Amino acid sequence: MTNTMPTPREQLAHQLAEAVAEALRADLAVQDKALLVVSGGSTPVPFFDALAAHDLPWGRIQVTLADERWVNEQADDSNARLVREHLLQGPATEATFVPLTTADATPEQGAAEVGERLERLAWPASVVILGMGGDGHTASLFPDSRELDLALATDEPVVAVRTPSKPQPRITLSAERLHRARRHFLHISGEDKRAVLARALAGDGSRELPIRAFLACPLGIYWAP
Ligand SMILES: O=C(O)[C@H](O)[C@@H](O)[C@H](O)[C@H](O)COP(=O)(O)O
Repeated sequence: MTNTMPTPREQLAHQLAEAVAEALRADLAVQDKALLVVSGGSTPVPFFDALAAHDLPWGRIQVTLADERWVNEQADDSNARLVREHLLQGPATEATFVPLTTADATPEQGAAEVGERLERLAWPASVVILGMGGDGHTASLFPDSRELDLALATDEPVVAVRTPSKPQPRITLSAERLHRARRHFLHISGEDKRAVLARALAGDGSRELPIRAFLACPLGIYWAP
């Protein structure tokens, strides 16, 4: 029987899961609840699968999203669906998941309710996991979105976002709310994103590359080829 070596991205996912599990354990040693904020997209899937297998006090852990597409939770591109299918499995089924959509037709109509829902969580978050797109966006802070300046400046917890580069309306945690965490990890992979990160690190201006809004706080960068 041949034991195939894990790929660099699988190894990275397990390393990130270990770091996040350790952070949650540390905070739960001194507080009743711990909040984990995760990103959607495709990169997090092996990380979700790895973290779900950790023996944590999941009943005391709250999970929410950094952003969401304004679609039904059963839709293929729902981040809530991704979390339910890959993270909230096994022992992690006991976690409290707080989605970012409502029954409203638009994120503009649902933003206030989502904001109230988020305010009840255990801020500051123990961990925020950020992803990044090839345009330097993170969460749904998109460089081509009319709402970017608002999302970078507001104290509101969430902002409804529309962007020409994505088909669905979105809702995103504001930069201020994403900063309200003890630890930030950036989880990316591939050469293209490495080059975008290098550009972000070499310059200033969050409007051009919104990931830059998170390069001033301590940021654990988890990257694999
Ligand atoms: O809703 C989303 O799509 C994510 O929250 C988004 O910010 C994601 O992290 C990046 O777009 C990277 O996505 P990939 O991991 O699929 O490249």
